[in-house]
Amino acid sequence: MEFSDVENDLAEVLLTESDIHEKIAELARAIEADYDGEKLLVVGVLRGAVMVMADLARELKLPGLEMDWMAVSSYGAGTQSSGVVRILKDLDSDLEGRKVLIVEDIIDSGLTLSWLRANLESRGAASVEICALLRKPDAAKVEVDVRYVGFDIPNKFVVGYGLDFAEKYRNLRGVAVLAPHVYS
Ligand SMILES: O=P(O)(O)OC[C@H]1O[C@H](OP(=O)(O)OP(=O)(O)O)[C@H](O)[C@@H]1O
Ligand code: HPA
Ligand SMILES: [Mg+2]
Repeated sequence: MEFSDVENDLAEVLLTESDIHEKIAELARAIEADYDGEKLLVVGVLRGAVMVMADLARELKLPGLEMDWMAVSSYGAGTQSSGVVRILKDLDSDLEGRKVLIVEDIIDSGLTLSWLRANLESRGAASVEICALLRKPDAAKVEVDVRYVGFDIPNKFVVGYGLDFAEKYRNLRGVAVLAPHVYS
C-alpha cells in the first residue's frame, strides 16, 4: 500500500521504504559481526515486528540462523500502552543455552521489551539482546538496553511497516505519523 492511498489519515511521512531498507542492511551488518560463526535464534514479536523480522532475517548472512515467534499485546485498540503485557502465543523453542535476539518494530514506553527480555532471560538463555527498528526516546517509562536501534523518532503515534492503529495501516511500506483526527 502506498502512502497516497491513505494520505488523509497521515500527518507526516517519517521514513520511506528505501530509508528502512538501507537501515536494515546496516543493522544486519552489525549483527553479523557480533554473531559471526554462532547459532542465533531471532525472536520476532507478533504482530508489529512481522515486516522487520521478514526483511532483517533475509538480509542476515548467518548460516545457523533460526526464527521463532512470540505474540504479546499491551495496546489493544488504543494509542496508549495499558502497561499490562499478555502472552498471546508463546515460543516453540527451548531457550536453554541459546543466544537470542529479540526483533521488534518499536520501543515506545519500553514496557513490552523490558518485560519480554526478563521473561526470556528467566528461561535460561545464554544471552538476550534486542534489535528494534524504531525508538521514541521521549516516551520511555522504563529504560531498555537495546543493542541495535534503527531510528530514534519523535513522541508521536506512528503507523506503517507493521505498526497499526486498530489493526489498520500495518501494510504501508514506510512509516508515517497518524493524523490526530483519526483517533480523537
Ligand atoms: O514500548 P511499548 O510502549 O511497550 O510499545 C511497543 C509495543 O507495542 C506494540 O505492540 P502491541 O502491543 O500494540 O501489539 P502488536 O505488535 O500486535 O501491534 C509494538 O509492536 C511493540 O510491541
Ligand atoms: O507509535 C506507535 N504506533 C503503533 N503502535 C505502537 N505501539 C507502541 N507505539 C506505537
Ligand atoms: Mg508489538
